[in-house]
Amino acid sequence: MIDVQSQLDHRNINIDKVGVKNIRYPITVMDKKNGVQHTVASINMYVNLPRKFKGTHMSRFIEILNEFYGHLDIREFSKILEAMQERLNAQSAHLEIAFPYFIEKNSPVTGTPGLMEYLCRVSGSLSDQDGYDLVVEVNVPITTVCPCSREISNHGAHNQRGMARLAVRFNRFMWIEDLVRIVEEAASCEVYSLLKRPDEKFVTEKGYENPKFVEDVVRDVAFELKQNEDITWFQVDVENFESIHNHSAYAFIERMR
Ligand SMILES: Nc1nc2c(ncn2[C@@H]2O[C@H](COP(=O)(O)OP(=O)(O)OP(=O)(O)O)[C@@H](O)[C@H]2O)c(=O)[nH]1
Repeated sequence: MIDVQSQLDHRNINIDKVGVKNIRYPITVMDKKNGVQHTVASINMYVNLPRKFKGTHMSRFIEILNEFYGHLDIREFSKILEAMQERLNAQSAHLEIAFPYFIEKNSPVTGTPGLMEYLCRVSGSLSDQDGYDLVVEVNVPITTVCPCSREISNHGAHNQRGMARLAVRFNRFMWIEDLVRIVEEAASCEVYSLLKRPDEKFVTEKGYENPKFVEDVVRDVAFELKQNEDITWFQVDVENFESIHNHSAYAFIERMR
C-alpha cells in the first residue's frame, strides 16, 4: 500500500507540532488518600515533523497510548514521550493530559463529606535540544470577598466565585492535593460541594473576615511557593467572576526560582 505520509514535501517548512488532539482516554492518577484514582482524560499528543516529510503517522500515537492502557499515569510520562520520539522518528514530543480530579472534603462545621472536582492538566515534552520538561497544573474554584466593598459599605460586601490556576515545575514529586491546598488557603474562603446551614454561616463569615482582591490571592500563593525549594518555576492566575460587574477581575504572576 502506498505510504503517502512518508512521501517528500517540497515546501521546505518544518512543522513544530503535529499529532492527535482531544482523545478521551481512561487514566489513573496518584491519589494522596486512596492510593490511586481512576478518571477520564482528554489527551493531546504531538511531535515535530521535519521539512522533508509530507505527514506524520497518526495511528502510531494511539498505538503508544494503548500500550500504556491500565497504567497511564504521571510516572509513565517520560516513557510515553520516549516512545513517541522513537516510533515517530521525532526530535521533540509533547503530551498533554487534562482530567477532572476529585477530592473528598468535609464541610467546615458539620463535617459533612462532599466531592470537589478540580480540573488538572499535566503537560510534558521531551526534545533532543531541551531534554525532559513537565508542568503540572490545577484549577481551583475559590470564593473572594472584595476588601474595598467591605470597607466602604454600610452593609455587606460583594463576593464572588473565582477560578485560580496554578501551574508548577518541580524537582520533587508534588501531590495535586498539596497544590490545591496552597490555593485554597490563599482565598477569602474555599469552596465546598455540600454545606449545611451551620457550614454556610461559617463560610459567609470567614470570607467577610478575610477579604481579598485578585492581587492578594496571587501574591499569597506566590509567597507560599517561593518558600518551597522543590518548586523551580510557577505560574499563578486568578479570574474573579465579579458579582457587581459584567466582566472579570484578573491577576497573573510567573516566576523562576
Ligand atoms: N498525517 C496525517 N494523517 C491523517 C490525517 N488525517 C487522517 N490521517 C490518517 O491517519 C492514518 C494513519 O496513518 P499512519 O499512522 O501513517 O498509518 P499506517 O501507515 O497504517 O501506519 P504505519 O505503518 O505505522 O506508518 C492514515 O490513514 C491517514 O490518512 C492528517 O491530517 N495527517
